[in-house]
Amino acid sequence: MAKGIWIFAEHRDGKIKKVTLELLSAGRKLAKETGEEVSALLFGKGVSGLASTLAEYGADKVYLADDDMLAQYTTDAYSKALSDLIMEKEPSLLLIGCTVLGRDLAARVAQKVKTCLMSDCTGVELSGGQLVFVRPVYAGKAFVKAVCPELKPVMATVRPNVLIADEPRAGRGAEVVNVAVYLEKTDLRQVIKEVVMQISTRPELTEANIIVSGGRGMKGPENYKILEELADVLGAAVGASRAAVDSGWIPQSFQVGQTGKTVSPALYIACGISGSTMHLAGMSSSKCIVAINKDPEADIFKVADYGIVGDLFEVVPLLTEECKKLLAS
Ligand SMILES: Cc1cc2nc3c(=O)[nH]c(=O)nc-3n(C[C@H](O)[C@H](O)[C@H](O)COP(=O)(O)OP(=O)(O)OC[C@H]3O[C@@H](n4cnc5c(N)ncnc54)[C@H](O)[C@@H]3O)c2cc1C
Repeated sequence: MAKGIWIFAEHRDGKIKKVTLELLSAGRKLAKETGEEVSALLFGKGVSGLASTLAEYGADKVYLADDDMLAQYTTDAYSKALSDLIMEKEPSLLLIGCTVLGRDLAARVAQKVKTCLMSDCTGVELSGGQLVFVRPVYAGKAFVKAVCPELKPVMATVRPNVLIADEPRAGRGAEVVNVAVYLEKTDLRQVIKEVVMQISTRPELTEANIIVSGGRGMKGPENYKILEELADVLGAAVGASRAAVDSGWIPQSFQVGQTGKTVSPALYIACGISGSTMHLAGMSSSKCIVAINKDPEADIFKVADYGIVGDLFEVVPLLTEECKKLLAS
């Protein structure tokens, strides 16, 4: 019988990503009710040192797959290693962060192990003994609650920042189980030759607590500096609409929306963004939305908690100055 709650551990630059910690806490809450073990799946090369963090955040067991071929994420290597492990151990649930990597991996693994995938969830709960997944639909205008009663494991990707990570318990241990990896060079269709990192002191977009985002209303790439100034005062990440990206004002990695990143920060400040369905699909689960737009009829005001009707080139610098004063006092 399928048993065990699994969390795929995403990490970068020697640090476990926040979404993994959030999922471990969610896994622990479910385990209280089901009596199952919570296991973290740690894949990579030379990453065993991260097992202690996973234990402190709630993993009872860490499946460690340490292999040269897992040094960099590739769809082929990770999806094969993960599906082999699922078929051997038969967990009942597998949660993966709804990140760029997680979305890619989860779909491929679900197909390989022939199970269902609840994608882009904002909640996982147990109700009447059944796992229920909450998913936003129609760009966040409604939510569905879905169950997958037949297939195992049930797989789900969960948005970063929607669940809360519990405080770590220092010194909490976990059993580390080394996983044999059966990968041949012929299994891999891509080889990563080089990873070029963008250097930024700002938080990563999908993990940021505050995002200051700009759209076509920014009028040009040179004007993003007023958003960056506000972002730096608030410790925020900078985002963009696709219109700004397509205009070549800002790289695609900053795009929020259906074909960009999905974000759920505590505060999303939308500047010169009209609020198209495609943009809302990526940010409507933000806890507080502030819109700055000179058109009082703009759709963004329908989802905004606070709206400022005005010219962003006047409002944003004022906001930056006021925030500076507030934070200094
Ligand atoms: C398949 C597909 C996928 C897509 N995926 C995405 C996606 O992932 N993300 C995304 O964002 N879009 C996406 N889009 C595009 C989407 O449909 C919209 O075209 C886009 O979101 C519009 O961007 P915008 O709001 O910046 O621009 P606009 O709709 O042009 O809005 C600009 C806004 O700026 C305001 N403005 C102008 N000047 C000022 C000023 N000085 N002060 C204040 N306000 C001002 C205007 O009133 C207006 O409301 C997708 C489209 C398709 C077809």
